[in-house]
Amino acid sequence: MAPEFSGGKCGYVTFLAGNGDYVKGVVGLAKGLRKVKSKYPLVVAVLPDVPEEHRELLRWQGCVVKEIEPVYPPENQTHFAMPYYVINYSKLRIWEFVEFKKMIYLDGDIQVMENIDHLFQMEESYFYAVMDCFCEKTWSHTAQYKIGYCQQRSNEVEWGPQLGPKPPLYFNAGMFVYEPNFQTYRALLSTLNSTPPTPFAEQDFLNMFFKEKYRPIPAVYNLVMAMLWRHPENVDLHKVKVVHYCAAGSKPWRYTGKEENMDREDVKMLVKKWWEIYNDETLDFINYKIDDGDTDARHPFIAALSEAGVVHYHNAPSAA
Ligand SMILES: O=c1ccn([C@@H]2O[C@H](COP(=O)(O)OP(=O)(O)O)[C@@H](O)[C@H]2O)c(=O)[nH]1
Ligand SMILES: OC[C@H]1O[C@H](O[C@@H]2[C@@H](O)[C@H](O)[C@@H](O)[C@H](O)[C@@H]2O)[C@H](O)[C@@H](O)[C@H]1O
Repeated sequence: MAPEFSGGKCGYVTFLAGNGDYVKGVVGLAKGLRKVKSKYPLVVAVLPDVPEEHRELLRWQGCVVKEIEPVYPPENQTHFAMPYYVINYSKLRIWEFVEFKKMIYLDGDIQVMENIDHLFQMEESYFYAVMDCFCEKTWSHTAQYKIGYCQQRSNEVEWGPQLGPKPPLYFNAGMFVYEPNFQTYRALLSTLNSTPPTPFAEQDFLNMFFKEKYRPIPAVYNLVMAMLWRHPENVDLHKVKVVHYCAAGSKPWRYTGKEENMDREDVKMLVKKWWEIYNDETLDFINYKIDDGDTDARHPFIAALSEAGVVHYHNAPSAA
């Protein structure tokens, strides 16, 4: 029986690459975590191509910005992964953040609608994440898509023996609870060197690597948007705590409503909720009043920031 969580520094972490508009996603995430009164800091692992003004904006929003080096899969094999996803292998660097005992990784296109700090108390030494769905066209390269099999409704379409072993439970890598650890980090990178990339890049790789340690957690912790139209029977929007804007056209900061399914009322409501948080100036770090009046460095959030040398800006840097 794995021990209960034995305590230690916890934090949220996200990943930011490029000089584009994903920085808006991370600003929204930082404000969302404040809105739900999370006790823990948000670390942003940035690639070298993230410009200083975006880093400054994130510090001004109370984030701890840590630069990481890119991680590339084996030489001249990247064409096996969908090109867009190759950069996501760099997420593996977050296992190096060993000053933290336990972290919750959240993609920049995720919003936290209810406090999920309790997830840090789960049993140690497992890898927790929400099961993905195989029904979107992005899965059309797979055997499961071709026969209409999805782990979200495995009793409907049988995985026949002629297809070989049934795929193990497969998680979406946009949100997971993990424990930074140098040994694991070194094993990840050395295993990656001998693992040809696959279409879903680091998500496929992490599913393979953590196959034995993976423990599914309820879908309320990572609503993969396609679930709304692919498996509505598995979704109760009133109970959803984390929304993952991963469906094509659902990134709130780029939303036009023109792509397939984007004109749905539930999608419009979730995009509107994201914007309400993003535009709420009371959630800007500089305006944020900590409820318990604990405004000195004892508050873990403030403590983490002062530890990381985050200074408060009196006038906001240029918004993204
Ligand atoms: O240009 C990019 C593309 C991706 N990302 C980061 O990588 C994550 C995963 O990419 P994406 O959200 O596009 O994948 P999806 O979940 O939509 O498949 C994003 O949430 C961001 O945190 C980024 O920072 N810049
Ligand atoms: O690099 C692979 C990516 O794989 C995942 O995104 C996919 C996956 O969820 C599919 O199941 C969906 O169909 C698709 O829309 C979505 O983009 C992660 O969310 C992302 O962080 C990243 O790991």
